[in-house]
Amino acid sequence: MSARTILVTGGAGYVGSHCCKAFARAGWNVVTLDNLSRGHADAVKWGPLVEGDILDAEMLDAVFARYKPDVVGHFAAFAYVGESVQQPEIYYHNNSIGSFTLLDRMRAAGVSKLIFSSTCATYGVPQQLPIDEDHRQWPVNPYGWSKLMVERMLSDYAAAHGLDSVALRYFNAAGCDREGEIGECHDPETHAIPLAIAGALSQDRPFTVFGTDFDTRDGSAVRDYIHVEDLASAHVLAAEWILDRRGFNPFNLGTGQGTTVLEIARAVGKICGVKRPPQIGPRRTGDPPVLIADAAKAHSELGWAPQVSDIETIVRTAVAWHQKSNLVHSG
Ligand SMILES: NC(=O)c1ccc[n+]([C@@H]2O[C@H](COP(=O)([O-])OP(=O)(O)OC[C@H]3O[C@@H](n4cnc5c(N)ncnc54)[C@H](O)[C@@H]3O)[C@@H](O)[C@H]2O)c1
Ligand SMILES: O=c1ccn([C@@H]2O[C@H](COP(=O)(O)OP(=O)(O)O[C@H]3O[C@H](CO)[C@H](O)[C@H](O)[C@H]3O)[C@@H](O)[C@H]2O)c(=O)[nH]1
Repeated sequence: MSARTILVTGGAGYVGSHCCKAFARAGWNVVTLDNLSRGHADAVKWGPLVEGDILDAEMLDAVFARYKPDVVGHFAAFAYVGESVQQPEIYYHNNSIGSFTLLDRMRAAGVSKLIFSSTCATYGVPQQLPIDEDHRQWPVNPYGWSKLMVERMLSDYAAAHGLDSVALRYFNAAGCDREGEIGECHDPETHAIPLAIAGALSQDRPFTVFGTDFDTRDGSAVRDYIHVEDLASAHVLAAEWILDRRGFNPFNLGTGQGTTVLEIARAVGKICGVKRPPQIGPRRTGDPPVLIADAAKAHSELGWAPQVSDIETIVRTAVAWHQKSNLVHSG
């Protein structure tokens, strides 16, 4: 059988580029479609880069005609919660209407399988823990709503048009490629682990813990950090799974284990060999105290299990990437 082809929207970004590598390793042909608004051309190493926007229907038609993908992996989106509160219009336009455009052109081209990057932000404030896929979805910011709207479209398109999909609801994506080929390069960076590393390794960017008055074991917020390589392996399994499955299928991706922000700061200090305590600041608006996944469904249906999501591996790979990318940028 000839190799399958996956079209990866957002493949020049953090999670998308790691998934491109995993698909290539698993024998898939990989084509990246990215407008480079927030991604990096040098992260596209496992197949061609088509520079284009998912809002451009004509370009999508040409890409589907040329590459005839078996599956679309849809990562392209804006993903800053704070920005989405300030500028909801760009989130509904890029994330919701962009995804609508993609689905519309997939239908026209007869491409009927899609893997979607969803998020635990679609659940909003947890009603119970751990969070399983049947948990109420009621986001608390426009980013989460812009993604939930896409899940709704996927569910309706599966029922009406036979467009079959998997929505992978990531908890906190973290860590970098263990071989150091790609990593996390957000600008601005808002995520806890890269900021804790920057704070440990440079005097002038101290890391601030947002709130130590939560009802948690040390007062700081708890998150379920999942290594980006474990996310990538789940995408490969999901793409193979959906080839002969029907409907709309959501799955949580997390470890089921929580880590506090102070524990992250300590792990970073230990791995960097630096003893600089973090600063303590007020809570960040809208942050839930605890988010932990119940990923039993991905385990049982996809046969997925995290392999490298212990905090030490997550932080060690992120530190290695930070050091490598700083060397490149300063030299
Ligand atoms: N990073 C996380 O912790 C996390 C958690 C849950 C869900 N997600 C989701 O995973 C996906 C990837 O996140 P990431 O952290 O890798 O983000 P990222 O910003 O690193 O990557 C997104 C990529 O999409 C591209 N893009 C954006 N809009 C586009 C458009 N209109 N057309 C073409 N390309 C476009 C950007 O240039 C970028 O390369 C997103 O859909 C995000 O919502 C991320
Ligand atoms: O400088 C910082 C940055 C973060 N944090 C804390 O660290 C934890 C993790 O914060 P991140 O910003 O790394 O990630 P979030 O938990 O806010 O993640 C949310 O936003 C992401 C989008 O980038 C994903 O969509 C994810 O699913 C969604 O839960 C939070 O308690 C946050 O308050 C700090 O204490 N200091």
